[in-house]
Amino acid sequence: MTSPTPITLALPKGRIFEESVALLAQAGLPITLPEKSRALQWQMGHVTLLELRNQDVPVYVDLGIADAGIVGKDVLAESGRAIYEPLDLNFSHCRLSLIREVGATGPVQRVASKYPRLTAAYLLERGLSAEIVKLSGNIELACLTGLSDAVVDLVQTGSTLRANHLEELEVILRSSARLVVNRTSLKLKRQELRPLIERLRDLTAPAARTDARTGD
Ligand SMILES: Nc1ncnc2c1ncn2[C@@H]1O[C@H](COP(=O)(O)OP(=O)(O)OP(=O)(O)O)[C@@H](O)[C@H]1O
Ligand SMILES: O=P(O)(O)OC[C@H]1O[C@H](OP(=O)(O)OP(=O)(O)O)[C@H](O)[C@@H]1O
Repeated sequence: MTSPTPITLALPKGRIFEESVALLAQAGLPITLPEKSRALQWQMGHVTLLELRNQDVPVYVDLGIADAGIVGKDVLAESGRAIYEPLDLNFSHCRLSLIREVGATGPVQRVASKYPRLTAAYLLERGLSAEIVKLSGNIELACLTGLSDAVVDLVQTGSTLRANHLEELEVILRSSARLVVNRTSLKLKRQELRPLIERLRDLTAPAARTDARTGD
């Protein structure tokens, strides 16, 4: 039997990391959650795992440093990179929305966001001209402090909005974790990557996820 072709996977640190490792292990890769350390990459069997910031995952996969990766659709869309995205992995569901203080009136003149490209596309589509301010975190604070009169940010349960007297005015994009694959790797390492994609497809189909949750 020939040994498996080595593959490199890009995973984002943060809330997507653990579930990604668990899913990839379930799909048959010889990986486990790494022990906490300052290491940035791990070799596990034929798999090398790279731990990156979310927005760097599309860059590593697009440039072929990683053969495949997992990243939120929000970050992938913001990257503007046309990467092959064969699968919706059906976790980390959230939405990117336009948010204002409850009852805010008056024109939107300045919008703060971690997603300036998606915000610009949204404003253009709506025929609105507003200044966009790029921020890096706790975006909702921009509205609360008067830095901007609206923000474009992620909403999941809505608890951050409720706790800060904010409301979601319009959903711009629905997001979930996606598998992304480098097109050249898919050709050169198809024996390794094609079966992996198919196993992940089976594991993450909506029916499979429902069964996993209910235990049925
Ligand atoms: N509250 C949420 N509920 C579910 N999914 C979320 C939520 N917030 C973000 N996500 C999804 O998980 C991805 C990673 O979020 P995470 O909070 O780990 O990133 P971050 O730490 O804000 O990113 P950065 O690397 O820019 O610091 C997001 O891109 C989005 O797709
Ligand atoms: O609707 P909710 O369930 O409250 O989730 C939404 C919040 O989750 C994310 O923030 P995160 O905790 O990742 O912090 P960040 O703002 O630093 O990215 C997002 O930016 C919202 O603030």
